[in-house]
Amino acid sequence: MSSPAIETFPDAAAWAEAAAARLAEALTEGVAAQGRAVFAGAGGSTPSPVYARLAQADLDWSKVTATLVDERYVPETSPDSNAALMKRTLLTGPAAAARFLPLYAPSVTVDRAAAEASKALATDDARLDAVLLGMGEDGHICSMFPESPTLKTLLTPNLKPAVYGVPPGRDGMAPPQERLSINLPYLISARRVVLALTGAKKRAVFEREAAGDPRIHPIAAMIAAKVPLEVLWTEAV
Ligand SMILES: O=C(O)C(O)[C@@H](O)[C@H](O)[C@H](O)COP(=O)(O)O
Repeated sequence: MSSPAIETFPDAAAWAEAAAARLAEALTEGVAAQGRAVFAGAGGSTPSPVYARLAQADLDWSKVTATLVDERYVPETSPDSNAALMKRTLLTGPAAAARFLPLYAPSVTVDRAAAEASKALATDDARLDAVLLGMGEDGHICSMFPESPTLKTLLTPNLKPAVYGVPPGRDGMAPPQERLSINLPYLISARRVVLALTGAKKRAVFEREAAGDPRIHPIAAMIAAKVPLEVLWTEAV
């Protein structure tokens, strides 16, 4: 299976602009085809400039549901909340008209919250139209962490699209706290998936991960499962 080409952009502005334009296009296509569209985005530091541009996109945001590809199991009042990040950076300006669907819920367990999020997403639309992913320097995307007991389940391609609870890593391994994550089938059935990368280190990690075992390396799993993946990179961090 061949890895998608890494598209290189001269600076952070051109990179963020291109990522936002592709995501906006996929949402517009979704609205045209289904009357509604679903966007799912990552947390972390990489997406903010993309969200800032996507928020200004000229599309019918009232027909868009925005959700997360993963979340820390914390309420929105926490500085670690991806929901709070997305509300602050994406759901402003024209994009404020979108509906937000959280993965976090104050349930008895993270697995129960994951089941509730799966149900809520499935009633909306099982298909994600536009997905923005980041990647950690350990090669994780969403909350698909190396050594995690949930990794193999999250990477199983022939399950139903679903959200899973992810336990904290043992012995100092990531993640430091409980998380929720969408699984690979959500990415396989997506209309368009943009992986936004910055810096020489992440480029090298991507190249290494793309050649890994798809059962335990999320990037290799996406390639093997033919996720409609576009990799946008810029040197500037
Ligand atoms: O909430 C999160 O942490 C994520 O969604 C995660 O998968 C993120 O995309 C990577 O950890 C990269 O994070 P950076 O963009 O901060 O390097």
